[in-house]
Amino acid sequence: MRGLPEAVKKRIPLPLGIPAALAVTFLLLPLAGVLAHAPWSSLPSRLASHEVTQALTLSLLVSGWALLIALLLGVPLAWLLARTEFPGKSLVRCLVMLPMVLPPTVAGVALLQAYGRHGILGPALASYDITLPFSTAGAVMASAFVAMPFLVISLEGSLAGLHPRYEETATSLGAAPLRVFRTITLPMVLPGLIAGAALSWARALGEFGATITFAGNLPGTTQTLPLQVYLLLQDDPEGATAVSLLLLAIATAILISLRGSWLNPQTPTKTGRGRGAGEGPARGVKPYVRPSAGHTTRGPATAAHTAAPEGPPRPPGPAPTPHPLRTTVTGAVEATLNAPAGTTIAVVGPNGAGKTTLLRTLLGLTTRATATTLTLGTEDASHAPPHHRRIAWVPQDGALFPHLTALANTAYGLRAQGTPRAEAHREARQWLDRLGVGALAHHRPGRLSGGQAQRVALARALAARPRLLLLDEPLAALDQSTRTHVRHTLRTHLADFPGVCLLVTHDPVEAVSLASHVLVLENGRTVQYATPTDLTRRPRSPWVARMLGRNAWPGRTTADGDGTVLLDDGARLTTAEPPPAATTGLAVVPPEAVSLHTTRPTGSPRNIWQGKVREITAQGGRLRVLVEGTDGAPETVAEITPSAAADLALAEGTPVWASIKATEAAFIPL
Ligand SMILES: Nc1ncnc2c1ncn2[C@@H]1O[C@H](COP(=O)(O)OP(=O)(O)OP(=O)(O)O)[C@@H](O)[C@H]1O
Repeated sequence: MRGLPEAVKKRIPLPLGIPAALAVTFLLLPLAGVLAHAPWSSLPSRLASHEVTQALTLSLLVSGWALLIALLLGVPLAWLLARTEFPGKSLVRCLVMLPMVLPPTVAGVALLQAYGRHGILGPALASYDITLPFSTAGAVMASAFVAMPFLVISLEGSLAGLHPRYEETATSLGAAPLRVFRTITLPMVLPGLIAGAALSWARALGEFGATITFAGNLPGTTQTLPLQVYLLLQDDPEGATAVSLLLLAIATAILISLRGSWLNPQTPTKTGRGRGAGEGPARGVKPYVRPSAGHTTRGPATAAHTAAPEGPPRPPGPAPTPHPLRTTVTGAVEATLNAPAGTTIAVVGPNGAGKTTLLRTLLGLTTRATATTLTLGTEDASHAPPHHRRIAWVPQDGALFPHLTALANTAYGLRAQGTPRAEAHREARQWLDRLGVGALAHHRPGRLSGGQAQRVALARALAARPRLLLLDEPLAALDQSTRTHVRHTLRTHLADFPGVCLLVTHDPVEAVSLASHVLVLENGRTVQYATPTDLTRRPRSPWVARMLGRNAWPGRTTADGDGTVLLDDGARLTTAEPPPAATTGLAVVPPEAVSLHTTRPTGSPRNIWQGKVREITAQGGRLRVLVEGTDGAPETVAEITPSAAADLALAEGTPVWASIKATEAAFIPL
């Protein structure tokens, strides 16, 4: 009961406790009976007898072969069931489970009808002098038939629980499918595979009904231990109990070994806050960011300067070749990017906008959209398989391989691309040092903090010498202070990256501070592709404007071109610089340009709306006040000082007047 809260440990409700105790007794009594009636004094001689050792040897042989068949056929089947979609998949899964629910004698009859002398394949087999019924091979088949489902089901469960991002990340680092299976999939599902294999073997060892029906009870040929028990029971009950005790001991040994630590599921990483369907930290648009937050335009000039504080001056490995990116993506996502080497592009957009689909399309991991053109450097990679694209992907939680050390994780891409082990490790070590996590080289991901894991994930991606780097919300899973550190590390190392970097983010600070361009996606379409400065000055959708913390109201200018905008909400907004007449667009007002008053203001502001305070939140040293408009006035965000808020005695529900000078309101035609 380890791990349960104290209160739960102590209280066992009687209505549950009594039937549970009865269940335990029900299971225990027969076992106690075997122990009580076992012929202990003659046990050694009975178990050492020729008949028993012969049956035991045969049992081990038959169950061993059955396990081998189950492994050879069952592992690929489990993988297909867990990882692929094909017609009739549910039917195949039912078929796999059928032997588990079928009475074993029926399974034996079915085997006879398939492989017996008059069965479907019998005559064909007979023409090759192969007779399966009443042979050791038949006993193996009968055991494999009933035992394989245990392996398939256990392994399929483990594979289904293994998030594909580990395998996909390995692919993006250059590993071919077989290598991914051998180095990532298998080690990560090993506990499930071992458990399935052990159960499968135990089932084969205990198989009786199908064997006796299909293979008979021939001493030395098909008479395994369970069959011997059955035979002995008629003439020598003590002997049957002795052999039963042996089978019981074997089954118990298997169970005890299954309780070993290798049966416990792997702990991926401390930061294993993986994002499957619907998982992931709550996201939302961050409040206002000052447009003056500044952004980094990468390039040779800034690279040397920004790389200086950390690590050696140049990244390890040969001198990098610049890799510009040219791509057009169509389908579920439509985007065209033509970016010189050294560009970092932030990909932003509301939930479901298609950001992840865009990354997966470039990686070649989805068919929902296609990169109709994808040129990396001078090479056309539009039709290259994912592991040949040299596009490194860092998923949101880093997806470090939990069974490998930080060093082996970092060397993974180089090894997959054929670099000898010692050289790959030396280079990986340099990357880890460069990212300030060299001391953790021999730690497994489970022992790394969130920030450390992100650095290792970045080292692993960069060490693979990618031509395009895809970062999916690299800072989202980190707390505020770690985020600042890792952001700094990212900025430093992106400066040296010789390709293009696409960085998905929901955080406007990340977008404007790390990227030289921002791609805005909405409903799978590109809404804007601009520099952060342009984006802040001229947001082209209400979502972008709000992401940047601005008030944005869709509307249309009046026909007489006097600078009046009729907002869709019904209010009128006057702008100082008259926009084109009769044009649809977006009226944008920074929240610091909105003044709040408790009485109707007089004087210059030409836009005055009435409303009441709905929410007050802190933003840096200032307060953001959300005002719900009344009488058709739009919802407005104002940013004011705490002392101004105190002077006005603002609280939720306080009626206020919001005023905006015409000079502060801009109209962006769309
Ligand atoms: N495998 C899929 N099959 C069909 N539709 C999908 C699949 N994956 C995603 N979608 C849909 O495609 C759209 C874009 O999804 P995507 O995951 O690319 O958005 P996103 O911008 O990354 O969203 P988020 O910010 O929530 O991660 C959504 O409407 C989503 O429901």
